[in-house]
Amino acid sequence: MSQINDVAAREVERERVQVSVIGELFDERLDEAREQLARVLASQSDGAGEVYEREVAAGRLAREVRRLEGAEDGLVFGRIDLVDGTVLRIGRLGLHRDSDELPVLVDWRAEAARPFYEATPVHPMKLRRRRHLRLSGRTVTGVSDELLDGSAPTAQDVVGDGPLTAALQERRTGRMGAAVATLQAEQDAIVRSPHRGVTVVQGGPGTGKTVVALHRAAYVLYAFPKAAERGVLVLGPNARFLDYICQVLPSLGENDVVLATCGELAGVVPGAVESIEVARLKGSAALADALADVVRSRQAPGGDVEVRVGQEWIRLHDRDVAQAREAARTSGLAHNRARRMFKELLVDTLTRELARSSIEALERIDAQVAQLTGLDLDRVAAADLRRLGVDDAPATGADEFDADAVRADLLEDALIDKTVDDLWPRLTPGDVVQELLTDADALDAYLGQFTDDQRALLWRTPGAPWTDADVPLLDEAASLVDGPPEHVFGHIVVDEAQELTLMQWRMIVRRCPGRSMTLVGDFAQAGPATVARDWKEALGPHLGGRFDLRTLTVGYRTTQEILATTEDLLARIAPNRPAIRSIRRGEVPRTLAAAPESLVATLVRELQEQGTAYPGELIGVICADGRTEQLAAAGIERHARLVPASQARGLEFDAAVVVDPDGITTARPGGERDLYVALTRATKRLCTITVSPTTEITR
Ligand SMILES: Nc1ncnc2c1ncn2[C@@H]1O[C@H](COP(=O)(O)OP(=O)(O)OP(=O)(O)O)[C@@H](O)[C@H]1O
Repeated sequence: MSQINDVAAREVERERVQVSVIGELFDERLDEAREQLARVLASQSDGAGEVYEREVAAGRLAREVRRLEGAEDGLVFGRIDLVDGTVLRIGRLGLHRDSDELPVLVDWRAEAARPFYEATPVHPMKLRRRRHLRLSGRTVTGVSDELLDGSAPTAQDVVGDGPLTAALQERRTGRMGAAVATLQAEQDAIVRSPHRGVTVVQGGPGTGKTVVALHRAAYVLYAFPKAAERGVLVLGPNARFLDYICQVLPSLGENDVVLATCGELAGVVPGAVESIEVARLKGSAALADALADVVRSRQAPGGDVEVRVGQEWIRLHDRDVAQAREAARTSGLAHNRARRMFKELLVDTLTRELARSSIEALERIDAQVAQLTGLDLDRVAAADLRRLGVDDAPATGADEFDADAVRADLLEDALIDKTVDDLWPRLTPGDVVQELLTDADALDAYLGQFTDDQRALLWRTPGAPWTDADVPLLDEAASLVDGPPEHVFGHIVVDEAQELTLMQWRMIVRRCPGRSMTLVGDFAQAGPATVARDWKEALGPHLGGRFDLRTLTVGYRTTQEILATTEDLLARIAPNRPAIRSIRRGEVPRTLAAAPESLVATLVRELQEQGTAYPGELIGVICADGRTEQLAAAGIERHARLVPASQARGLEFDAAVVVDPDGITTARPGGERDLYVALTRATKRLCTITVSPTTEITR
């Protein structure tokens, strides 16, 4: 035993020396970046060009400083020894010295680091040994080795508990940490996949879908420069979830990834909630067609048009207006942009009409003069010109009409603009959505496939605040009236992707012209607004079958004991889903019963007892949304994180107390799936408190 300890201590000491060398190089790089930034900020710049260049340089350097600072913690975590004797150290970023052939530190995303994650004794990938380093700050505190080539351990090998076990035993902090040191082979294969299109990752709760999604985002930034240039977006279901994951990418040295919810993406702050039935209806793709119909209905609906030009009224024929309308519609431009084209075509027609009427008027005058005086005015004018020595033919009415000048005047004419406004009004996204949803006739006309009851549900009071389900409708309307979103991304990661409605998918796909996405989720955890039952149904309308589907099978969060208690529930909500294999063991979950009036006391006692027995652990209390207020008022948040079941997706705690499971099940449609989510949040202990008026409290 002491011999093993001696070997370990000696190897730790050796690694300390190497890690401190790497640390020195890291400090040099950080100091250099900070100094350069300070120099650029202090420099004087003359003229707009120089100011711009200075700002660009300062931005780049500030990003570099943040990248280095973010990766400092746990900078080095691994080492691989190849059978040919080459040694590479793996870390959160790469470090090179010009004088050395091999990198001092290999970025975990580099191809050279792949064997660190994927080598197995069956496929050793030319490795003899894989070593994990445990660090406290910059000091190496432990090493553990795996021998992969079948060779026997030598006096330099420290074969012991894997680092994954240590990582999983750590207390939860309420914020997810990077798993870069312990990514498992099936996860790494997805993170590092060369597939640039859409990758879908499915798997039960705790199989590391979020871990994979976030590390994939970091990998894309590293390995796909074109996508990285356009930026990466991580989309999550709500602000609570984004807060939970917000530290992972900065700790991988990536600070420029945008984290957002759908509402943030569309720039809309919902001010009201609505029923699940309404949210579901609004998620249907039929709404996209209906909104497009509303916009079309505002584009020169038909009939002749009288236009006032100066003191004259000019009649434009239905067919001319229709021609302008069709040309503008088929231009591929969004409504407000196509308005200009429509106006120009209309003005062209008007100009022609004016030319024609002015020629007619002149000819009429000529004819009247000839009738009254017997003079042919054109001939008289020609004779006058010849006398004056001017040979040119006299101007006809058509020559006198300056079409370009008239056209330019008409384009600026306020009355014409007013006419165009009536025919092709400028629209806002809000106008379009309101027009559909606040007008029963519009609902009847454009959503004929819905029942009367469904249309009645969709009707909203004019001016009522927007809801979550309105966000993708507003976004759809924005794309119809103003065109595609200005800000698009090179790669989009969607977590809890099973939650998205068809309308939400449309808003995401719109922002990813390259169709490069990582989508992770689990339909057994789908919320009530989800109507699709699998990826084909959810993605088919937008991506066809063009996605690479991967499945994660190993659970890293929920213990085997907890998963066992959810088997019946899972069989009901997802009959064909194979159970996942968890690598965690723990206590058998407990159930308490409380009468309604003693629920709070039972819960507080349970939390106090857990707090005493396991100080410092993070406990989550999960209840039906409608019960949150009661529990918050009782001061539950002094002991635990209080989470409404609708917002528990993706979160994780050391221990979970699920309050009134029946209440969660019946609170909203698909409540059994909410309960499944709630029961699978704990890494160590689960306690369920049932509420029943007739049950005596049992302990
Ligand atoms: N390779 C790994 N190394 C260390 N920890 C890991 C690894 N993979 C997953 N975990 C941990 O397992 C837990 C569950 O991971 P994660 O949240 O990514 O699962 P999930 O599949 O997204 O879960 P859910 O379906 O509930 O959203 C997290 O604490 C995560 O850090």
